[in-house]
Amino acid sequence: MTKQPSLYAFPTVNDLASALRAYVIHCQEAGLARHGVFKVAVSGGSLPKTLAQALLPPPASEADTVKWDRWEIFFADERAVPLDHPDSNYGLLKAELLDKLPAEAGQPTVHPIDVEVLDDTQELADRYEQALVKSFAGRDSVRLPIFDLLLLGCGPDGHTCSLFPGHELLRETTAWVAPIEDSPKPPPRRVTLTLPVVNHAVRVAFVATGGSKAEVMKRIFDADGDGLPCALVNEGTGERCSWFVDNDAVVGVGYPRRPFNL
Ligand SMILES: O=C(O)[C@H](O)[C@@H](O)[C@H](O)[C@H](O)COP(=O)(O)O
Repeated sequence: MTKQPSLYAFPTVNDLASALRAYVIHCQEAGLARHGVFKVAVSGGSLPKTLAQALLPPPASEADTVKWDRWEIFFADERAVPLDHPDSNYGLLKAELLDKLPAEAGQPTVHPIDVEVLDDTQELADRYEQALVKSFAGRDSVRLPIFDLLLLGCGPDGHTCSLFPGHELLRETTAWVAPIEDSPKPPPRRVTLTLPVVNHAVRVAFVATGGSKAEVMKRIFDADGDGLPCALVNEGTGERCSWFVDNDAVVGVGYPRRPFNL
């Protein structure tokens, strides 16, 4: 049982946000102890808003401090659009979170995609991979980068990052970052971390809220996962994976919830 992902369910998104903060800070401290920085990748969708709710409130104590100036933020997936485009995940994170950081908090290092090559998604993915190589070089054997934490969403179809059910990208074994030109969720042209990179992270946290997630949560947790991308991450990461959900997202899900503690 201990090798299974943890499912933490909360009555409200507010409760979820408090627990998520404690979890992220725990991962931050582990990353800082390991190598002096905290390397994290984030998704788009509803996640940046929840993350802001979790991380923007002032610290309740020294131990509750988000050390923004030690954070290195990457994007788990990104759309091939300019950074100020309404579809940009960078733009979303900036609007929801980065622009709201108090000046005295210190600023994180953020790694957006290289918008010089938006017309060529393979080149866009290659350049993002190079940014990862540069950042992770010297720390790992660099066969695969080891993120301290990935903060991911789960689509109603079971996708995560821009890894979609049944897509050939799920079979990628060597690339760290891959292009996709036919994303079923618009916009179609994107880049994404690959499954081996996701599964190699020290910790992975999914955040899923709302009743629209309940059907897919049953398939991920109670059935055999149906090969859904989120289920493949559960299988690949086991106890390193935690799900932060509200009760609406797990109506009818039989998989045991854990009481939240670190
Ligand atoms: O760029 C994207 O499209 C997102 O990164 C995507 O992978 C998202 O995380 C899921 O679709 C869940 O989105 P919601 O949290 O909005 O349901």
